[in-house]
Amino acid sequence: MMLQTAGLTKIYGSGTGCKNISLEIKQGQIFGLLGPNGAGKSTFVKMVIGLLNPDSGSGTLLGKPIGHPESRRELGYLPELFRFQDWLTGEEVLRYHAGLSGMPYSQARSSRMASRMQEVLRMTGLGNRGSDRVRHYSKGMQQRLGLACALLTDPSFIILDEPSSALDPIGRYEVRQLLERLRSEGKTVFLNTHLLEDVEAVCDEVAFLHLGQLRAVGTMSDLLHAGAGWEIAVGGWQPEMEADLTAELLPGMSIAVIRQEADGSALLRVAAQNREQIGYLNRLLMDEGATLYEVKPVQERLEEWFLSMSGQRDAAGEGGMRR
Ligand SMILES: Nc1ncnc2c1ncn2[C@@H]1O[C@H](COP(=O)(O)OP(=O)(O)OP(=O)(O)O)[C@@H](O)[C@H]1O
Repeated sequence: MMLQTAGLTKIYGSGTGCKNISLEIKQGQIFGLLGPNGAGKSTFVKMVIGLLNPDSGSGTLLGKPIGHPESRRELGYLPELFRFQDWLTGEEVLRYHAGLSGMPYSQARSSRMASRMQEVLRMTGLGNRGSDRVRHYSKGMQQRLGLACALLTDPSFIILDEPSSALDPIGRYEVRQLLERLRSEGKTVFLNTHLLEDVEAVCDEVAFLHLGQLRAVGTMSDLLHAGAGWEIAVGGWQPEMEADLTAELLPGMSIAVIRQEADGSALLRVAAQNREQIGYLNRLLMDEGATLYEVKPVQERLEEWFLSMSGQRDAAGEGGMRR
């Protein structure tokens, strides 16, 4: 296990923060941490990297207690709010970060480090800009430089707090490709982001924080399918069958007719807890004299899931944001 936390808690004076977070992140995963503004995501990340002492709970990173110098050596971190010394060049910022990582001065100045610097500049799309001063970088280029700093020491665990917030769509696409490349090299990436399309595209597992608490954790398909339904196409459908079937449904099941054609075919939307309940419904349909044509699971979109987990789905549906 790359990262393991047990009951990690930090409560600020205001009573907010994050409470009792227990997570496990496997090696070689891209793990996404989701949640609305103020949910406690950055607080959790700061505890994991040792910037904030937990009030209670514990965690291990690469088998060492979080915050331990040994575990920090294997950690790359891009903070949400990045600012660099704008009088330095990109290469000088990288060299400075090499020094900050604790490596000896001679190693930070070595030709090996110089070629690693060029490699991370290339990986982040800054290949020909390393000798320019940061003050001449756009915001997106500064974020790319932050990513280069996070990757410089070739860490095995990379925490990226909103890595694409300043990037245009091409930049976001490039970052997604970079994350996939890191995963293919066996690195573990912890992604803290509001960009749901990024999460949907690359994350193997996600966790959802709300009001400082862990509300859900799992693979994308598990989370998106829980609470979703099935679309069932049938033939020989009669309008009275809806009431007959509803009377026979098991707890947790519901049925609604989406479309009905003159030739007796119909499309039903069915909520069910598991596949066995769909099998049960098939028997009911046969008893009624209808024929099952097709059963298709309907997966919830991540955005819908995010809104429902945040208690915002109704407000969004009405075209407004809840305060
Ligand atoms: N240093 C602090 N002192 C007091 N309260 C804080 C401090 N840092 C964060 N908080 C509060 O803790 C809660 C969680 O904040 P945090 O920054 O961890 O959320 P987040 O999920 O990262 O939010 P965002 O998505 O907006 O970055 C918020 O209510 C915030 O106001």
